[in-house]
Amino acid sequence: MICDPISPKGIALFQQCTKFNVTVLKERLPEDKLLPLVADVEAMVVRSETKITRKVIEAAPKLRVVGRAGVGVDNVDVDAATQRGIVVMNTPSGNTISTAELTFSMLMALARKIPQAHSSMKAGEWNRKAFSGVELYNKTLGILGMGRIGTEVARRAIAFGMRVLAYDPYLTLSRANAMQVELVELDEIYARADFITVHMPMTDETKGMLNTAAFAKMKSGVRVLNCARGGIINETDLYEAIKGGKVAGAALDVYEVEPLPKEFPLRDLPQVIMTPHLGASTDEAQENVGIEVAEAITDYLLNGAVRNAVNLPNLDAKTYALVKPYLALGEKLGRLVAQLAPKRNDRLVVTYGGKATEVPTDPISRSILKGFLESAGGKDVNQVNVRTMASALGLRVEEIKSNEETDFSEWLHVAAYSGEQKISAGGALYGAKKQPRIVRVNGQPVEVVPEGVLFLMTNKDRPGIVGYLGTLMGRHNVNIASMSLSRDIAGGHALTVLNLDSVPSETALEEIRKDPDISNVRVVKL
Ligand SMILES: NC(=O)c1ccc[n+]([C@@H]2O[C@H](COP(=O)([O-])OP(=O)(O)OC[C@H]3O[C@@H](n4cnc5c(N)ncnc54)[C@H](O)[C@@H]3O)[C@@H](O)[C@H]2O)c1
Ligand SMILES: O=C(O)[C@H](O)COP(=O)(O)O
Repeated sequence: MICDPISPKGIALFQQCTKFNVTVLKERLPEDKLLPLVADVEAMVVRSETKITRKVIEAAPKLRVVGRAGVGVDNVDVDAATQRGIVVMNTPSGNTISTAELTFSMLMALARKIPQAHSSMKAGEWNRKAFSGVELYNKTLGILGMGRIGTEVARRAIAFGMRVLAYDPYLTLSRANAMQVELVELDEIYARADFITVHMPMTDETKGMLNTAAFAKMKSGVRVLNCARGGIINETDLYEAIKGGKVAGAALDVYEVEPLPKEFPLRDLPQVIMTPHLGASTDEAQENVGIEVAEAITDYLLNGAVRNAVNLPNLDAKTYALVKPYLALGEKLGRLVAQLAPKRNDRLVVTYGGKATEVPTDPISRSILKGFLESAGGKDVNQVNVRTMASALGLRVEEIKSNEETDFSEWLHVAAYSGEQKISAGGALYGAKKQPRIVRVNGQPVEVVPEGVLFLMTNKDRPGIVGYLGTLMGRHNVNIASMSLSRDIAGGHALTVLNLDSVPSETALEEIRKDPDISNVRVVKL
């Protein structure tokens, strides 16, 4: 369901796929109108207008992905989506240039009062005195939020001969130096900047960041811009600061409430220039984000590939290739341990060893958790909601990077604890092809391909047991694909693991259990 207008090329990409049934809404629908339409919807596409609230998510039991054709996802209840395992994706860079260009246009329009002069001309006036402005050259621009858009604004400002100060708690000094901006504290920007532009996301920290207290620290005659998110500049405080003469002008593209309510005092101030959230409204940006969102959603629905998810860690293609074999192995280990362990576990300890310590481990832990929690959560469990689900179940997840020397160059180990009881399995990647193998079960060495049906049993190490098992399985028409045997000492305790081509019947298992030397007979499906 395409809820907000996206580019025709994006819509065409969806329609091209014969597996999709695409609905394009003709107008933006409020929550109450959307609710009755979403029962069968699996994917929703929005821009900044349609609100994907918790209620909408609850009314859409089949929803798997929300795609934002743009950056900000503040119109999507990401927490509600995450709890349900719904991937929320955005298109982070498709509208960067357009928004940076709008910001720069606003900067110039603000400095030269172009919109005000234009309105006066349209009204038939010729008033040269009222619209005298200031130059940008040699002025100081303060940029709060030096991400994609902030960086592009900085480049344009430097080209215009401005000094650029940047405040961004997450920006490194070397990156700031490379961009030729001066990385300073917030108060220094307030004290030195002639223009201040904000380019951060809306967070608890940035909400209302430019308020009366902040304006008080600024230079008199400062001009401020917000092409990021409404509310980063407190609108009431801005009104007062302009009325009081502290702030000489403001350029706004975004607002605390959108669309703007009829009553909006800043509208009446001649020092304020405004656009209706146009940052991304260019042919180019819309084509970029429309195509990107269509490709990303299609790839997810058809192939399960996740890109630009805001509720999942993102991996670039190179890192993904490194992590991929561990994802598959991790999921199988999680599934194996879940089936061997009792249902109620209070702790899951995941240990990464050898080269596995060098790759991003969060996605691997999520895959392990997915395998582990599947039996509790069924098909609703995925990498998006596994951590939320684990904490809701009271399962503590501990992740350890180990430098212990083992026989394996890259390995994972998963241990589930239920009080004092521990069930564990270890896996490793073999050779250049990184073949996954289960290499430990409850500490016992094995070598098992983590695929299909596994039969596990502990037995006394005695002659004839392999023959007994083989004959019995054959009699019950179950083919053994491979076998792994290990024992502590000759004649001691042994662990036998078989890869089977089918699940043995209960009668077969009962017969096996009759042998007094055999115990802990289990069948698991990977
Ligand atoms: N007007 C529009 O139509 C339009 C279009 C695109 C994006 N946007 C908005 O512009 C903003 C920036 O987008 P972007 O693509 O550059 O995002 P980005 O994630 O690339 O950059 C945001 C930057 O803000 C920084 N930041 C976070 N918290 C901060 C804080 N407390 N103080 C200072 N810096 C902080 C981050 O470190 C990051 O570098 C977002 O709010 C986005 O929603 C608006
Ligand atoms: O966050 C964004 O990408 C911008 O606010 C653009 O919003 P829009 O897609 O509604 O133009």
